[in-house]
Amino acid sequence: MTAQILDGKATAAAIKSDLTARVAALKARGVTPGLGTLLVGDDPGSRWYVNGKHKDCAQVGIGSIQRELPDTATQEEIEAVVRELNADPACTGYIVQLPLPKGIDTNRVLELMDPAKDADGLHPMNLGRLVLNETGPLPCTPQGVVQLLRHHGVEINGAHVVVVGRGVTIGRSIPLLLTRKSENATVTQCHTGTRDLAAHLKQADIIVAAAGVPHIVKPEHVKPGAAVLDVGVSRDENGKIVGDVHPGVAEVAAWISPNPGGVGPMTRAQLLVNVVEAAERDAAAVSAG
Ligand SMILES: Nc1nc2c(c(=O)[nH]1)N[C@@H](CN(C=O)c1ccc(C(=O)N[C@@H](CCC(=O)O)C(=O)O)cc1)CN2
Repeated sequence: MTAQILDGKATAAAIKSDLTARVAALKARGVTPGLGTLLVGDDPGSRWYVNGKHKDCAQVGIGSIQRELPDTATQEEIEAVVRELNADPACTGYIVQLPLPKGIDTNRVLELMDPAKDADGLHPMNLGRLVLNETGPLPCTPQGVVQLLRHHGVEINGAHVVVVGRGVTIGRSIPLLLTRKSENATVTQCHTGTRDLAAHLKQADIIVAAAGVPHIVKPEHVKPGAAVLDVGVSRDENGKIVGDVHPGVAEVAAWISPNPGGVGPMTRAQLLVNVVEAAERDAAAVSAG
């Protein structure tokens, strides 16, 4: 068996095309959505991600507000920019690019954000809304995973999903999304404390690998016909991405997400969705007077 590709680039392009029309409709009503970003430090990877987000904005007609601080920035300096973005009327939603430099209290920064402007869905209020099944911005990579499966018609309803990883930006919220009634999956969350990872993986109809451990999911771990999503990003000595999924898995699985080209582009697309939905909520509130 050679797995079919869960094509994140093509799916993200379809989402962006839909958003372009929605942004044009908002502009016709006098509302221009704007994405703000705060980059602290000069990590080349983080800079690449931030630049990519602004390129995406330009493609669909969303405005850009780019803020940067050196890696010597203090907690207070970072929080001052967060307050400015909270108050900036041109900024519909914004993100603080993670990770922040060592010594910075990331949770304190995220908690200071206006939850209505949290384009990443990582503010505690929005994570709480997700738990309560209320409307709000959804965490970008987890929702990207769900959309990638939906777009390709992979059966989620009743499926047994095994998630590897429990990090706050990805692993922690994937079970919350997939166990909603709309998705209806059964989820097992594995992590570094899991006793027999191989036995869990072998049971899975869908595997979401978000451990950040190169090739932790191997062909012998995968049930023939499963869907496997590779969310892990590690780098080899030449800077090339090495995912959590061994390339041999493509010979066993029915579906596989490439890495790069799978969940990464979906993360970027979902960020734009969150900004446009926030602008649509603002526009509806203005119309309602
Ligand atoms: N505030 C946030 N910080 C971080 C997030 C996040 O969602 N919010 N996630 C990651 C980085 N990230 C977005 O910020 C991100 C990662 C990867 C991609 C992507 O498109 N990757 C490409 C490959 C790129 C490459 O070759 O290096 C792909 O998978 O095809 C986009 C966004 C951590 N920080």
